Amino acid sequence: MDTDLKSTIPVLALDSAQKADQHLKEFIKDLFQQPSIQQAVFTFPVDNTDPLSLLSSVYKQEGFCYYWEQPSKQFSIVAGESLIKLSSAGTDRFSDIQEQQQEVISSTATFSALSHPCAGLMFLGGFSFFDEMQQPLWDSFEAASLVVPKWLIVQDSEHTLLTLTFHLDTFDNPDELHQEVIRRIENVPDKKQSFNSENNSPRDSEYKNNRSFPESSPNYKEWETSVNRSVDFIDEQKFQKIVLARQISVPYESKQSAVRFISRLREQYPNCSCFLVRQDEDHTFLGATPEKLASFKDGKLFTEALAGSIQRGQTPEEDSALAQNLSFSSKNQKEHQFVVRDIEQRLKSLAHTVYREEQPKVKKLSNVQHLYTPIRADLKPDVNVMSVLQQLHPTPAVGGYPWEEAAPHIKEFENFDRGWYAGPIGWLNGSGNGEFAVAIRSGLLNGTHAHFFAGCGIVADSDAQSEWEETNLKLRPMLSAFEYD
Ligand SMILES: C=C(O[C@H]1C=CC=C(C(=O)O)[C@@H]1O)C(=O)O
Repeated sequence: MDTDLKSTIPVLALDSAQKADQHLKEFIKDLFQQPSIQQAVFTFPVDNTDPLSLLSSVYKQEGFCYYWEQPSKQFSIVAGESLIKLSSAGTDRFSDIQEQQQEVISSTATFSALSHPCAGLMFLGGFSFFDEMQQPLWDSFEAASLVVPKWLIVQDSEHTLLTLTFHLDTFDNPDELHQEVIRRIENVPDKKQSFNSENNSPRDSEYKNNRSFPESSPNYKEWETSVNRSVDFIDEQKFQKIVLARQISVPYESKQSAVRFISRLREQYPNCSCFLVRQDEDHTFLGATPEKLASFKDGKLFTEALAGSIQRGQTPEEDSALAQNLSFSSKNQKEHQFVVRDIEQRLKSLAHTVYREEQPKVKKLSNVQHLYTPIRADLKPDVNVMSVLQQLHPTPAVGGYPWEEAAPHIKEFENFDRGWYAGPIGWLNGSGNGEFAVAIRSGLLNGTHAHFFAGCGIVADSDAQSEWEETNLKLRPMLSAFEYD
């Protein structure tokens, strides 16, 4: 294998279109003389777009599409058409994906017209909550899957980049590939206008308190039994915390409503990571999550503990009184500290140093406020992204503490498959930078129904009725974004 070609990412200071094209032609010509190179990636600056307008036109087509947006950070990725799919299942799924990823990286050459952390190869996707998927509901989602798309547009506050990826063996000669690259650049859809759905106007945001909730799995009786039994297990010191979740299902018809749904969540949750992954026409997973699992930047890891919740107040005074209650609630502090301690513990083998603040802050979302502790670590040099995800997932914010003791009871108490709910979801570039969120506040559209998920942490002094209400609080925004259709 020619290591020179792999390791040299030509970052060009392009001063004219003609010179740029010359560089491109030479790069492509070289590619065809390197038998070990199987894929080529090309990144070019393009005009800015509204990611949701782009998503809405991609969503009309068939097959894989991906959307990730952090509105307050002005960061987004929209991608379509799967070129390479890495997938795995079972206890080794993270290391398996890591190996497959390395193979792709070492057989790919990259041309980038500017130096940017998101130029070049990108892997997009996620992981299920448990190592294996159980039920047909999640057909076409795998326990681990990362896709290299045929095209993607990534955008931050300064740049909009188009990245195209090709298998070389689909072209007979360099000229054919060159023409295809140029054709694709010229055909980038012009989507500057903000996504504007007529049905997107602000509504009286909450799923009305007086409306009855759709049927839940488990139902209230079953929930009460599970929470009470969990508290008994905690008293018996079987485990100290367990996160139990619910699934509610509502009928769903319109193909395009997924984009309007995301658009409403984006409006309501600008500080969250909004995401959508469509595997095929009948399977779309989407949501807006406040919880980061891990972001990676040049050997630094940024993660957080997010656990402990209370509703928002109707007035600023009531809101800060509730925030105070949350901060001084020993039940919520306990629930939160399991997460902080466990993350710190798990990072020990992976990082030189771990930093965090002493006291949790309060993170306010439009429907709920949470206790929140940001955590930063300097990773050891040989530690890769997948081993960090494997170590961190699932944190006790969505799993339990200790995890091994709590895990079988989640399966016992929840009569549905979590699928990708509460699993890691995100993106990664070829040099190991990227971000994965915890896919909570999420739902699955499977052609006939929308299934929404929400959970909450059960500790020694939890009460079934208030935990039920907390999950209602988390489900309401999704229902209200959805009922508009
Ligand atoms: C498991 C969920 O939330 C977690 C994240 C924040 C606060 C939580 C809580 O207070 O219970 C949960 O740990 C969910 O929203 O489905």
